[in-house]
Amino acid sequence: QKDPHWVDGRNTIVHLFEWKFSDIAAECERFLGPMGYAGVQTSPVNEYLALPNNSPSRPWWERYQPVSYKIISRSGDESAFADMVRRCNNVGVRIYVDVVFNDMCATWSNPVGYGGDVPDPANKYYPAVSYSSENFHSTCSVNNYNDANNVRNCELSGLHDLDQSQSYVRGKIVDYLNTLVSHGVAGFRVDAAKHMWPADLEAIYAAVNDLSTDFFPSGTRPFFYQEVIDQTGTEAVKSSEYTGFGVVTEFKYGSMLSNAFKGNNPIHWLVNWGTAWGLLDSDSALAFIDNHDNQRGSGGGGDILTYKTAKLYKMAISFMLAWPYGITRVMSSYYFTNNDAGPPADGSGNILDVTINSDNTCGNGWVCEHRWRQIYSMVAFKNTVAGTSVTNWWDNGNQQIAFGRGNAGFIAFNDQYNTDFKQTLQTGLSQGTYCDVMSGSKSNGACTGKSVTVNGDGTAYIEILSSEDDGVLAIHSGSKL
Ligand SMILES: O=C(/C=C/c1ccc(O)c(O)c1)N[C@@H](Cc1ccc(O)cc1)C(=O)NCCCOc1c(-c2ccc(O)c(O)c2)oc2cc(O)cc(O)c2c1=O
Ligand SMILES: [Ca+2]
Repeated sequence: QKDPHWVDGRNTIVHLFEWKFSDIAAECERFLGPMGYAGVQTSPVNEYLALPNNSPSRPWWERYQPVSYKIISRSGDESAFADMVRRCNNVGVRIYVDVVFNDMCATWSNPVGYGGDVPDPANKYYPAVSYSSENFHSTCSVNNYNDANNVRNCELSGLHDLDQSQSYVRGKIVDYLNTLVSHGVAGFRVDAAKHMWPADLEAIYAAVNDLSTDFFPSGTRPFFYQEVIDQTGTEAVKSSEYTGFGVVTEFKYGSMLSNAFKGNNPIHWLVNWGTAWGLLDSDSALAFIDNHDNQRGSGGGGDILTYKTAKLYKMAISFMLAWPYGITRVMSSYYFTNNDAGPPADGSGNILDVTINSDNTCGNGWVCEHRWRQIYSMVAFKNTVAGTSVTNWWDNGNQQIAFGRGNAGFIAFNDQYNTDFKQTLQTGLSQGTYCDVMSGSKSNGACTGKSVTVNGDGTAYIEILSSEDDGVLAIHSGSKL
């Protein structure tokens, strides 16, 4: 079902890609809870094929080569996982696990699972589940995205493809999901959902237990959001096949917004951003700018904005969090140049701790986009304006726009090259002085960055010089002096 079960007043999921469970738990308590984040998406928690001899060693996608459903990975073991889920729930932050059950690992030489289990992928035998060859589709390759049968019943990148129509296979998957539910998770990100039949997925989801009453009311159904990479809408498999029983990742969202803020499509066209652009209906959409896959240029994502183009990326993220559409998710990355490189690790392959610097940024190679002031400030903005609609839209017919959210918030964007934004606009806000939460914040009764004076009639002078660090100005009732 489609309700993420966020605790009141919270929004936005952060994907703490490749983080260890101990670091996630600490981050929930010291940052995500206090700053109003709603949930964390983890990397896959199940045992996978360790690939130390790959070049580069331990690539990120080794965690998408399942060996068993044992909760053991470089992020930690089952007890560390359980501790994290409890500690995050206790501060109002939900946990969503990235689950990989379209397939099991491909055939590699000397296959050894991270937890020590030894599969025999060449013969489609995975004793630690167990699965054997009759539980898999034939060894055809996914190579024709215009053929729905090929996409579902063949092997993606050589990964041996499970037959989820079998009750035995469904049973193993449901047992795994129920184990995660028993620890208190709120739901799941279903990897490669496009490569599984909707009817099989619907049956699997329905068989999963209600969420744990340790953290949820009795009878609460797990939240499912499904990875369906449908960039162009021209493939045989359609996102709409999956929206009847879960939410779907809307890949058009990030590519179209990236395209707009990069200036290829003037942002004044965003006045009707949403289903008018061919996007899924808001309640069925997982909205994001970049994810672990397309920030590396794969998954057909084209050139998506990422942390590597910080100013435009923050503008796109700000627009996503200001606009009332979808279930929003932000990416939290580690620095990389090699698209296959795994997370920061020591000489023995252990993932490095997330260290926190005195200025609240992260060290040890972690980008921590979710800790960037402009991003966490927009999470607070989104919390503050919840339930309001877009008001007072203004644009200059090109690449400067502004709009309000009810009488709770107002935001302006200057994406126009070498042109200052200097306008007196209707904000919809009550009279007073507001701190711009992009250039600074409200602290000790003063603004550390720009401030905006809203007049009695709701108008205000809005200025964003093209020379400024950020092309956005945002104020809301929470940043009013
Ligand atoms: O680059 C990768 C991994 C990518 C990847 C991993 C997880 C994801 O959720 C994802 O979207 C992509 N994998 C590398 C390396 C690799 C991995 C496995 C393997 O058997 C051989 C090589 C790679 O070059 N893969 C081929 C191109 C990427 O094709 C993959 C897709 C994929 C890409 C675009 C699509 O439109 C699509 O429908 C699916 O999904 C995966 C899901 C997985 O669970 C595991 C995978 O290996 C993959 C996956 O290889
Ligand atoms: Ca499949």
